[in-house]
Amino acid sequence: MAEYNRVSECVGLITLRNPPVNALSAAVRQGIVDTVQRALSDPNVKSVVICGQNGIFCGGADIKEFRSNMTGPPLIPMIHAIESANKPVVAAIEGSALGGGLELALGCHYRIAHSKARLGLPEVSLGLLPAAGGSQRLPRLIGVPAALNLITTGRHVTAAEALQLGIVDQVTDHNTVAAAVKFALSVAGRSLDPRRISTHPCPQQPDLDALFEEVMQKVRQSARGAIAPIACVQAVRAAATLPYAQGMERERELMATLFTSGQARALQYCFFAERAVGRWRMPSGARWDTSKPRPVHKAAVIGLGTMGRGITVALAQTGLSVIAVETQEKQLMEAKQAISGMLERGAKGRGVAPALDGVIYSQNIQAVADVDLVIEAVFEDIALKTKVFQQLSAVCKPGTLLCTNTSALDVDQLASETPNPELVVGMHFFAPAHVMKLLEVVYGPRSSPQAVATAMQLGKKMGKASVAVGNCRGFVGNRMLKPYIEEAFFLLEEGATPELVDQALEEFGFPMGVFRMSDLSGLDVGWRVRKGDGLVEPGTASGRSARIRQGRRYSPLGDLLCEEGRFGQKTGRGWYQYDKPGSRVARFDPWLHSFLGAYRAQHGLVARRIDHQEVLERCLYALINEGFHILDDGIAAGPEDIDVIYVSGYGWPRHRGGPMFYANMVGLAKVLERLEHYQQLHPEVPHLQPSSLLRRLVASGSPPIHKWGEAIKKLHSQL
Ligand SMILES: CCC/C=C/C(=O)SCCNC(=O)CCNC(=O)[C@H](O)C(C)(C)COP(=O)([O-])OP(=O)([O-])OC[C@H]1O[C@@H](n2cnc3c(N)ncnc32)[C@H](O)[C@@H]1OP(=O)([O-])[O-]
Repeated sequence: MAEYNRVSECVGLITLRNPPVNALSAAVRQGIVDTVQRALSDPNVKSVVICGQNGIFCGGADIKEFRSNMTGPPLIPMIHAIESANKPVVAAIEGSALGGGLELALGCHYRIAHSKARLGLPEVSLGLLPAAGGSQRLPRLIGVPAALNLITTGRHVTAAEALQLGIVDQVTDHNTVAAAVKFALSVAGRSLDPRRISTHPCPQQPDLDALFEEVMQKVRQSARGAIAPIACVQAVRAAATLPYAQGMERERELMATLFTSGQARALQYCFFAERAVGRWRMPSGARWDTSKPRPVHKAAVIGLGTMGRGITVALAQTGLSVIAVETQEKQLMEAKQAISGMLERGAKGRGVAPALDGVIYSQNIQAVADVDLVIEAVFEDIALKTKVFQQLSAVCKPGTLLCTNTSALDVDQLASETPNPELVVGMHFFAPAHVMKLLEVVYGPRSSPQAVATAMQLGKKMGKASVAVGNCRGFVGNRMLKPYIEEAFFLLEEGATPELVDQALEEFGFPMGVFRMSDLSGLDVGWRVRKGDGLVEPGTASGRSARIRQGRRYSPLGDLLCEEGRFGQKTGRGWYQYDKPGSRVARFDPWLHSFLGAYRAQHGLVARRIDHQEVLERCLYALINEGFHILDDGIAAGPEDIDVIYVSGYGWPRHRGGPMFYANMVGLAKVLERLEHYQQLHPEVPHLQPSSLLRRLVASGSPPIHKWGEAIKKLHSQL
């Protein structure tokens, strides 16, 4: 797991070998301990180089080991042995040096990086802190402010930034190992005392208390309840104020708390879930590893409203050539200007040239004749989309993949209107499409595995968390959102306020509660959908019957606000009031509160006291319950798919792992018991009726989440 060679006569070369990322597993750590010992005791060796095989230095500790009984030599003494060696040790960094990988490099006396390498301490994103001395060495090397930034955000820096910060000593465009060996030869015999970072004091920093107070405040705000960023600040504070040995003790204590926390489990689950969703499978048995994507060189976007513009930018930024079609000349010109602006701003942020020439604008749908893939992003209207699909089928070359960007329409119905339904899939982007991470790739019963594979690969190229899901009303994300929003409306009827509901959800970790979110996205969006579903009636009806529609409890509160022209931020009034239309600061609105009072009186409802716990249980368990229905229906292949959708597209706090992981943490029996409790109180609310899958999982002993897939298969085979 670590190979040893002597090169250039007197350099000991240690190569970490643990594909794919040379993670520091027990075997690798043992290999490092043995090979370092060998190099140091070999009188012919004057200096040592440590590198990783296959162009990657080291992806850090082996995250898979965290959940088992850890064996093998621990990292801290291993790194100390390197730092205190009496021969220079040089890290040759190619690819990535992350987490424990960078901590290992910080224990070396010198660091040489390839220009394309990335370095960072991303432990915070796994609910941990750099606890192999990283929180103590980095501030000593680059100063407290820069170390705080890197450690609390976990961001990766380029080799150029690492050089500027002083993390690496040299950057090369050529063979990194060769450069490191040459460097190692040049420093052989030099005094190593100044190169042992742990012996340095932290660089002086004026007004240290004020700095830490300011950073802690910022971190608390952005952490939304996550504990690791706060522990990271505390660890760096120890580096800045305590001698090294005491700082290490503090690092150890803080890590001990984090390591066994539920948040660390949730964040590490997210890490693996994000990778697991790439290994998609369909109920037909088609899978990621047996379905070959088609090459896509040229793509088209039809309809350049908000979504179409964002999608065009996301495609162009991958280097594809894109035909952007909008039939109205004025809209086309406006879209061109907006897209160019977005491309320029994006390129500036990434320090590259904008891909302006990659987009060709046209008013004519014939322009897409030779593209490999089209994404239709016209208005959300099935008749209009059907017409566009029929035109596309007539215009495009054979085999062109036809994708629809829709948040709710029936992908299968659209596919059935085309001569080649196997070429049709849904691509549900989230606004703004060039920024938001999530993409639901929606397959119908006739979508070919190749079409799904192509859309998934394109999503990955665009940097999206792409999740393949089955076709149903609202797909996964919006289908689960419906009961969540409905419960929030019911809570208002029963005595809650928008402020109370939002506060409970924001304290849980959502960036915005349901009502602030509704004001941001526009109340009219849901109103239009409910009208389409025949649920909206004039607001004069009163009594219980006005609140039962299509045989189930219904709250017309959102409709009544829309009838008043209160569409949210864009009209300056919604569930809250705003200084002016378009402004973002939500304020308490006395009108809304007297409206709620009058509404309750009109419908004979008596307000009662509702606490945060009830808000969380009713909103979140209703959403989770729908998630179980989705798993039972085979719309999502596993809980990871649902969780990635919620964490990357719906603001579910990452440190809580996603709704299905959260249910697993709370305990399935408890979720079931609370749903049954609320169902008894509200028998006219079908979404509180526990899903039969949840019941069956509880009856089978509530298996842990990584065993749900197996359990569901077994339960289905028994039906
Ligand atoms: C205790 C003292 C304190 C130290 C703490 C730490 O170091 S905490 C660690 C701090 N380090 C980090 O947080 C770095 C985490 N890693 C990364 O950020 C990226 O993997 C990458 C940038 C290294 C490579 O990106 P890329 O797009 O080229 O590749 P990819 O991302 O698709 O991964 C390929 C495969 O490798 C797997 N795997 C990856 N890393 C680890 C690991 N450390 N362990 C185990 N497995 C790991 C990954 O699951 C996947 O497996 P699959 O699905 O094929 O079975």
